[in-house]
Amino acid sequence: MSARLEAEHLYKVFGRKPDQAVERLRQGDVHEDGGDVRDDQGDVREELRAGGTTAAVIDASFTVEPGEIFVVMGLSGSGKSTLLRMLNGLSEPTAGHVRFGGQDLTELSDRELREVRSKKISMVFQHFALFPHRSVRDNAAYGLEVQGVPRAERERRADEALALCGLAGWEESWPDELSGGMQQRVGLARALATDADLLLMDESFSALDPLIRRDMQDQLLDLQKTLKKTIVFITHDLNEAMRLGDRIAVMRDGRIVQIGTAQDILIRPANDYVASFTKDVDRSRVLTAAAVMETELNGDEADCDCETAAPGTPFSELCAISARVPHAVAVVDGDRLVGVVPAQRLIGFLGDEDVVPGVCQSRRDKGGKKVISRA
Ligand SMILES: Nc1ncnc2c1ncn2[C@@H]1O[C@H](COP(=O)(O)OP(=O)(O)OP(=O)(O)O)[C@@H](O)[C@H]1O
Repeated sequence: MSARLEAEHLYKVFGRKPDQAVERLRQGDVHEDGGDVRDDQGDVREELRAGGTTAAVIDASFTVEPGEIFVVMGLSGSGKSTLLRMLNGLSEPTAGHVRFGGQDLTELSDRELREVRSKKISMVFQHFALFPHRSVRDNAAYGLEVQGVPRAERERRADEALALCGLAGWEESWPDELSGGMQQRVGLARALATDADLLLMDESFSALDPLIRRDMQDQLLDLQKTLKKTIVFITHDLNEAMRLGDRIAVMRDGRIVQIGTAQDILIRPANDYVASFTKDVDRSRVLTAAAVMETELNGDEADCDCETAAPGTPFSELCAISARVPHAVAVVDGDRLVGVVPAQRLIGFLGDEDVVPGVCQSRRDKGGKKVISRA
């Protein structure tokens, strides 16, 4: 079982007098005039920058549960890599704490930290530097070699990890015999071979062609079903974030501006900035019935025998069902009615405009049977 990762009020300031800078940023939180906190802090950050000090990460707090893929998304310079480096102890926070499995990484000695990093945390980078004169197997076994694991065991574990990553049969090959996508799989296998609980992935798939990238995303999702690691995945690509993330943290100028599921971010963006990010997302690929349904029910909506949807029914399928039934689609979890989706509501979710809050009303047909009226 993997462990929980917690980041608590993390700050990282580069430049002069970092502690004073943190204090100033914290004071930005106090707003006597009821103004927007973010405006205040934006000002403080700009002021600091003018003085040559960079507030790279400002007050980041979140928890990643075992088995969860937590994606950190933001534009270049928003602070993603700095945050990740604090999570694996490579960079000491100016303020705040990182806990993994209850252990406070910020309080460990260098030696203890190295031990945790080599055994419990694995990194997968964008450009995985494979050793050209080592076989694929020896490359995958590298992390275990560093840990001092005997050769026979590390080869066995490397081969297992390579098989998980779809590279069975390639163990004896040299890196230059592999395509870019396959080389990236070796990087993933190296991370998995160490059996680390926490996987930190920094733009791991960004250098790959779109099709191979998608393939790797699928593979990661597939692996995660059985491995259930605690994963933090950094990307600047919203579509990738939405595909992979159980939850997504959106960063802007060092600050996490929203944490939520893909659907939360799409339907309830925290501010205009997040909304502008999501404008080009193909909503029909992300949304499911649970996200778009109305949950205020009369209790008599599912009286007919018409086709129903489940909470996880994808949006496109929901549209198809909606076209086939003469009323709002009932969303049923097991045998419990949990919501309804009037057709008009589907249309609302497809566009940028606010969702039309349709009300589903039941009525009786000529035979006296209760039915749901078309929205
Ligand atoms: N060692 C450093 N010294 C000074 N400033 C730094 C250092 N590392 C990062 N920064 C600054 O901190 C801010 C956040 O950088 P960071 O690399 O974390 O962003 P990012 O979101 O990962 O960007 P990218 O996607 O381009 O890697 C940037 O303004 C960057 O210039």
